[in-house]
Formats: sequence, C-alpha cells, structure tokens
Amino acid sequence: MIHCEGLVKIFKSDDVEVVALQGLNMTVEQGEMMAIIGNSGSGKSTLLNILGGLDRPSAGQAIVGPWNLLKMTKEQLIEYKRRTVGFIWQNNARNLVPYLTALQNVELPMLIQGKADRAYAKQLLASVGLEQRMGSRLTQLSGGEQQRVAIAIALSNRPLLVLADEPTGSVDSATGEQILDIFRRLNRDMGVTIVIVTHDLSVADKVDRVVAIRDGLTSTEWVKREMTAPTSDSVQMDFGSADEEASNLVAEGSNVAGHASKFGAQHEQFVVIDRVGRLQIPQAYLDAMSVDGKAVLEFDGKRVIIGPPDVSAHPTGQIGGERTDGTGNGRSG
Ligand SMILES: Nc1ncnc2c1ncn2[C@@H]1O[C@H](COP(=O)(O)OP(=O)(O)OP(=O)(O)O)[C@@H](O)[C@H]1O
Repeated sequence: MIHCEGLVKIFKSDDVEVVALQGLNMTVEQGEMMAIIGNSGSGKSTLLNILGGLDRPSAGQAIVGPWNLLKMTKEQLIEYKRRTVGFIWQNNARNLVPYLTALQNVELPMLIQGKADRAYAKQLLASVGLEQRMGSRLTQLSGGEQQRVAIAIALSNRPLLVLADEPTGSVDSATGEQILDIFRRLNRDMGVTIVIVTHDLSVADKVDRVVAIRDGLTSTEWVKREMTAPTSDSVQMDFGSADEEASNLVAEGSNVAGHASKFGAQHEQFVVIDRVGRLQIPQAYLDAMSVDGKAVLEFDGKRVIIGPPDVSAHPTGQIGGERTDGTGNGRSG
C-alpha cells in the first residue's frame, strides 16, 4: 500500500535548510494498522503530510497504491486527496465545521465530490457509536465525540488509507482507548489501511506494528507477536528492552511515563536495516560501548558483533572510543 524508499524532505527558508527526512525507508501493507513514534522533530508529521499529499517530497520514492507521490500533477494530487486518503488531526477543529450537525459534517466532503450519500453517512456515524447524536451541532459534542465525527468524515469518501496525526492527543486515556478500538474495528470491517503518528505508547498494543523514526530515518520496529514476520528488512534485537528503547525515542512525549512500562509486552523488537545495509544503533548502546564515530564489526558465522575499536592497535588515537568488553552490548543477528 505504501512504499517509501530513500525519502528526503528538505525545508528551505531564507538562510536555513532543515533536512526533515534523510532518506527514509518504510513499507506498509494493504489492510495494516500501524503506528509511527518518535521524538518531537524527528519527522513524523513531515512524513504523514507527504503521504497525505499535503506536502511534496524533495527526493526519493513515495508510492501509495497506484500513485507515485513525486510524479503527480496538481490535478492528480487533488484527486488523490479526495479519493485515496482520509486525514484525522489531533486538533479536530481542522476536520470539522462547528455550526453544522454531525451528519452534515460527514456529508460535506461527499457534497464537495458531487453527491451526499445520507445512508452511508449515517452508517459511518453509527459505526463510531454516534447514532444518537447525528443531529447534534459540533459545539454540543464532547472532544471525544468530535474526534469520532472526525473519523467518520475521514472515511466518508471511502479512502483506502487513513492517516491520523496524534488522534488521541487531546482526549483522556479512556476516550483515547475507545478511539483506537474504533480504528481497529473499521480496519477489520472495511479493510482500510491506518497509519497513526503518536507520542502515546499505549497505542502500541492496539496496532499490528510500531515503527520508530529517529532523525528523519526509520530506526526500530516492533511487530505484534501474533503476526508472522516484519514487513521490512529488519533483524530481531536480543538486547535491551522495548520499554527502554521506546522511552528513549519518545522521552519528550507527555503520555510516555504512564505507559512505558507496558510498552512492547506484546511485541517483538527489530532493528531496521535498509537496502544498502545501514542500521541505526540506539544512542544508549553506543554510550554503553563508548563508541563514537567508528566501530569494529565481527561476524561469528551467525551474529554480527559491533564493538568499540581497539585503541591499542591505533596508538595515534585517531580512532576514538575506549574498549570495554568488546562483545555483548552491540549484538544483532
Ligand atoms: N514548514 C517547515 N519549514 C521549516 N522546517 C520545518 C517545517 N516543517 C517541519 N520542519 C522541521 O522539520 C523537522 C521535522 O518536523 P516534524 O514536524 O515532521 O517533526 P515531528 O516528529 O512531527 O515533531 P512533533 O512530534 O513535535 O510534531 C523539524 O526540525 C522541524 O522544525
């Protein structure tokens, strides 16, 4: 459904250039429900905006279904936004018209397309548990109810893909859980692919897979144990805990503290390896190994062992780092 390879996004203003995505690789299967986590500024929203057709990539490949997002004309982009993709934001004011009823809000995107399908709009509102509130104006609904209307709106044009940016960010945890359960049901019943960007680690238990982004690149992924195999090139990590890695990645997120201890209980953790063999080693492991800039690799026939350079072999001290035990921490295999 989604295939990104070497995806680059550079924001340029007068005298500053920000490389928000630095050659990111990611694949999402049709019908998958997955989450993207990462520190503030790691590139999550940039990626979501590109996938939603709201922003153009600078280079690389971004394919969604039959669409090549780098090569689309303006007209194709409008068509793509109308028919292929649905968007849900944390701030639902972006999705909703406050003086219209819930039903009118869901019918609005259909009308823009040409014709409202009232029966389908009602069915969508019922599927998010709002059959009793269809005639209520948005101002009469709670934040959680408004977010459910936003979900129904995102689905109104029968998209293949729904992108949600912090969908549980402005509701309490019970309502957040309810919203994720609705996503899961819609994903199962309608087969819609769902990509959620979040700081909220409790989302992890509700999705098939979590991909972590660090500095504009995918670094680690967690796959739910029931699923058979990870979808991208990745190697299982047999060190560290999922909690620790996830907490490091999203330490600035407001919801981390309450959920970090539960994170990953149902998931297997993998490090992502791109097509040319690059992987990201978590900073905590680099620190523990005293590796800075360069490392040595050993292959024992089964595992690759990453360790700090042997300084005694380089008396000029050109290779940084102090050897600790030379094994252990940096293993992947
Ligand atoms: N329009 C823009 N112009 C310039 N720089 C931008 C623009 N949008 C994003 N950036 C920069 O790109 C980087 C990635 O930003 P992005 O919003 O994708 O991060 P994020 O992971 O979604 O963060 P958060 O969790 O805080 O929303 C940041 O350094 C940000 O400052």
